[in-house]
Amino acid sequence: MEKITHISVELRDWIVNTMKTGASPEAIANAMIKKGFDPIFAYRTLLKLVNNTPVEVLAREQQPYIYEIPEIGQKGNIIATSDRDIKVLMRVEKPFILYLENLLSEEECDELIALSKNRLKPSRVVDTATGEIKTVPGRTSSGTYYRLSETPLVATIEKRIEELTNFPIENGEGLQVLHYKVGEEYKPHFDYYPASKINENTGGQRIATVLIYLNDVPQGGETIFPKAGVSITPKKGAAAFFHYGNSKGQVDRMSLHSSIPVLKGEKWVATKWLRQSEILERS
Ligand SMILES: O=C(O)CCC(=O)C(=O)O
Ligand SMILES: [Fe+2]
Repeated sequence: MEKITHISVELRDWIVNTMKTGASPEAIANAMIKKGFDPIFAYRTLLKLVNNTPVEVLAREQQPYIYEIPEIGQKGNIIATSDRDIKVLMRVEKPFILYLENLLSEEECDELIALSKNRLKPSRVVDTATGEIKTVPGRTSSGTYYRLSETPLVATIEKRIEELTNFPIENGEGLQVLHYKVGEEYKPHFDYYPASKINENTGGQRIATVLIYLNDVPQGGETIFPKAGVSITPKKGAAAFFHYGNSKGQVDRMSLHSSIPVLKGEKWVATKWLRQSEILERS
């Protein structure tokens, strides 16, 4: 894992206060190294603080995201679940993305589309700045949500995602199915919530997404990650897993993504958003 080479205002103030209580700089440096700080950086910083020399601090939002490989990323190229093997087709490190083949069978895709067809509503989004849920012109698709294990197929998909990712079913939001017609798109956005909207009772932050493609799209409709220059072509039954939240509470701005307009045919996807912890209160 990459070592940390910057400190926040909060950490600097904490170090200064802790030294005032008589703690040795060496003990503090060792604690920092244990937490993942670069040893030379930790000692230099401590030395500066002991000598009252100013140290550079980064605001929380400016700190580089520390990548932590999620468990799914440590399972190799063929991931066994109780009813199928799922192959990794592509892996991107920053942001962390896995493109997976065969998450759903063709029949399961068709069944989920058929189930969803007569319950579509215009899609709404979470405003990353305010946390408000609203309809916006940038998201022209329509969609529907399922309660946890609402149908046997939904329950099967949830169990499979749990086995694949090691995220417990309870950390998952209800499955969302989206439909895009020609010209419809989902403008660049982050899936995570603004810090002010994170609630422990609803599982904390969203930290990963499983995006399942339910049909082959003849032209357009790719999911793109513009900061990384990655474009994922929809393939029936395949899924993109992406991970953008770490154990330090940071979120990865490289995970910005969009669904570009469908040019020919239509596009169906199912999205499973995964939270840090169990969702205790469900709406
Ligand atoms: O349809 C896509 O490719 C992207 C969907 C998406 O970003 C989402 O549901 O959060
Ligand atoms: Fe998204």
